[in-house]
Amino acid sequence: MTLTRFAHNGIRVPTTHIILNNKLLLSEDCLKKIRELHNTFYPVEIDANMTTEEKLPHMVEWWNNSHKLLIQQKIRKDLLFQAVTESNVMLRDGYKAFFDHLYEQRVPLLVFSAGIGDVLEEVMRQNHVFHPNIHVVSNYMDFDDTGVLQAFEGQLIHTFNKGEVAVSQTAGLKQMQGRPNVLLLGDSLGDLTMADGVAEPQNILTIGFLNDQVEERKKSYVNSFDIVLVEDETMDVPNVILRNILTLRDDK
Ligand SMILES: Nc1ccn([C@@H]2O[C@H](COP(=O)(O)O)[C@@H](O)[C@H]2O)c(=O)n1
Repeated sequence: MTLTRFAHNGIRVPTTHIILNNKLLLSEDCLKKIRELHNTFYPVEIDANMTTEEKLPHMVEWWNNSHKLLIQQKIRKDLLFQAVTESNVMLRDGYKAFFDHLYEQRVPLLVFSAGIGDVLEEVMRQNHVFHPNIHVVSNYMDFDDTGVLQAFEGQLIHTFNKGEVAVSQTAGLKQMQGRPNVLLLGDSLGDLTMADGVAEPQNILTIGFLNDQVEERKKSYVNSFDIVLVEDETMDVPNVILRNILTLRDDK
């Protein structure tokens, strides 16, 4: 997710799916299969030479196959806390100021992720920033009465269908009403559609974090986002922009 670092000291920081790659939750065989799926499909996700249309079926296959594997493992809800604790997940430097400032200023924060919502919430909770102004749209796990994973809820969200999910799931949100100004942060071109649920937007400022395949993708990011941050593991730029906007608002 865009809110987490991409890498730390040259080592990839896990995505919410990869956080579950823990012997506590998955068998050796499943860990291997999930890793293989990642090695096959992540290069497709970031391929600069493929169109979104060409990538779509591969993304659906990646997400569906990994969710199927996770369900087969009968993951227990009560172990998610430990899986997050034991992972190397890290929010971007400056995350606390970002989350706290939005909360204090009563600005809604919509976290729109193609990752796993339950894990994402746990990451924010353990970092003490899961404030009441946050609404998460993501892939949520469905646990049975004994707390065992039995399915994933609702429509599958992957990198390149966020626009249609935005229209169906975020447009009616109370928090979005009368909020025509959007600061959109993303790390994929697919993230540019995350504000499609905003009715009559007046201003949308988009910030793209370009983490990987930098030279190959720079041109398309520069052509698509208003601001492009290359291998920037911080929230410094969004924090400066927010500080300016919110100070101006307070001065009115
Ligand atoms: N089985 C999977 C499926 C997806 N991923 C990665 O998770 C990322 C989620 O991105 P958001 O910015 O929407 O939170 C996605 O970009 C995939 O690279 C994964 O690791 N395993």
